[in-house]
Amino acid sequence: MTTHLSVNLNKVALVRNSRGHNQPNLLQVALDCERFGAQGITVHPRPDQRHVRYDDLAILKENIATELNIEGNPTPDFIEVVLAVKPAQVTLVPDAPEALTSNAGWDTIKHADFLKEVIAKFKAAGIRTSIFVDPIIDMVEGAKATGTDRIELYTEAYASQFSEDKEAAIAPYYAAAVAAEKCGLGLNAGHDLNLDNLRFFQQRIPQLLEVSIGHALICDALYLGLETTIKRYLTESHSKDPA
Ligand SMILES: CC(=O)[C@@H](O)[C@H](O)COP(=O)(O)O
Ligand SMILES: NCC(=O)COP(=O)(O)O
Repeated sequence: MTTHLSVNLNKVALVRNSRGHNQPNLLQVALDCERFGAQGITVHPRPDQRHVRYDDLAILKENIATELNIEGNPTPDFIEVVLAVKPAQVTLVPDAPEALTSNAGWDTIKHADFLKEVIAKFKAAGIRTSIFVDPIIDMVEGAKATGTDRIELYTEAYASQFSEDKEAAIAPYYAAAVAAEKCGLGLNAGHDLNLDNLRFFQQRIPQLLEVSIGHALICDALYLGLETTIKRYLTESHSKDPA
């Protein structure tokens, strides 16, 4: 099983919005990412629509060839637009509206009833569901009870500890991945993954179905170009050579 690379285009939309025109063209970048080998496109429309907007979603879904993964906090507006667009996957993230970026996974025990209700709606519409969780066994097992198809492990803690002690950094994620497999949950991961830490992560987490990567990838593309960058991330997400 190879880990799929889903490219998050939030930061492309951020640049587009900064001048009020359609440059860079978000759909064109998505199509080019696929042409360069990306195996999915991820977008995370936030309530303030600071980057990806709700009206970006349908045109992406209608025109890309790979999977569209829409991430976000399941507000009524978010639920409505995702049910209308019907992406391949929806990833539920418990972000506060004013959050600078995603900064925590769900408390799947405290919010079990809410998550069960929302997940049931998306699954009834034929949308694969994933929920954003920290690498905590209780939260992974709580995710199972919500009926979600997959979880996405929030990898900020791994990324911030990686350079100091990569064995310590990966340990909770390995344990969470084992727990997810025992629960029959599919496994995704994302947040702050980059060209330095991706290979080690995917080699130590063999169950990994998908990584969604945006911020570091777009920053790298400023220096390397988008095609070279995506091919580098594909190599890192598939390589069996020692990290
Ligand atoms: C959930 C997560 O970590 C990312 O999907 C998120 O999209 C990052 O959001 P920003 O690009 O707004 O920082
Ligand atoms: N779900 C993680 C994602 O889509 C991108 O996160 P990042 O690479 O921008 O930190």
